Amino acid sequence: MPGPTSPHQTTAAAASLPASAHDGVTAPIAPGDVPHDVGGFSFPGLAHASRALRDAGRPKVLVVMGVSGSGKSTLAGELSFALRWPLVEGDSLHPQANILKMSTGVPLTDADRQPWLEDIGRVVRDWIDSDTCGVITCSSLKRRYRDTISGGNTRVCFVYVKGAQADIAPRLNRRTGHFMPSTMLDSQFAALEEPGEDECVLSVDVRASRDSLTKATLDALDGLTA
Ligand SMILES: Nc1ncnc2c1ncn2[C@@H]1O[C@H](COP(=O)(O)OP(=O)(O)OP(=O)(O)O)[C@@H](O)[C@H]1O
Ligand SMILES: O=C(O)[C@H](O)[C@@H](O)[C@H](O)[C@H](O)CO
Repeated sequence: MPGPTSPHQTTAAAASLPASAHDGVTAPIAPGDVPHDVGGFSFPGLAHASRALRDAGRPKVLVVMGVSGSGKSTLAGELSFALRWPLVEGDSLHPQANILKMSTGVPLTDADRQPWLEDIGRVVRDWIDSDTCGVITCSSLKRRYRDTISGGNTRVCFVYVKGAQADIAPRLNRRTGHFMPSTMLDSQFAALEEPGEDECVLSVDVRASRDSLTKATLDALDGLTA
């Protein structure tokens, strides 16, 4: 069972940020310079805390979620580094059969994802049970997936890297050396169920530069009640 001592886990100090994280293809958006509604997504700023998150207060575990190529791994690495919280790359917990399937351009089914989601949920639960903070990446596309991962615990916050397909597709097209083909983006958006205000979620704007996104996320978490 993967847990905080899993070989998949890196310590915050050892977390290496992908060099490719700097290869932004969309113009960075600075805080305060955000169009109010682009591609159907409205933001009062770069980050929005849901009602449930504001009620719950500061989380112990961050699950960085979103479709493939939205920048989960990049943001999770930054958060882990800044917070000194351990990092688990959720993709490393996929059964080999899932990786093979995605590599050949076949979307995963609910049944394919189930054991993987349960493993991710175990990592989260181990952290909570041992009073440890942590950051993990997982696309978490559907509400029931998120329920499996959090077990309903309100100290688990989903950091949703939210954006339009038009903003994410160019990044995926440019990315190299990753098993997930860019042709899978349609199926990722088809599966996506956006988190609601009743879920513990911090939505962040995919269009922001890496540094702005990290800062906006940390500021928003800081702004929650302790
Ligand atoms: N804020 C950003 N601005 C511009 N480009 C970014 C940003 N964040 C990440 N990228 C780039 O976008 C691509 C996808 O990022 P990343 O691999 O972190 O996404 P992901 O959601 O973890 O993907 P997957 O789920 O497929 O593993 C990478 O090439 C990365 O360097
Ligand atoms: O739920 C899914 O369809 C998968 O989890 C994908 O999202 C991948 O894990 C990842 O994002 C690809 O790199």
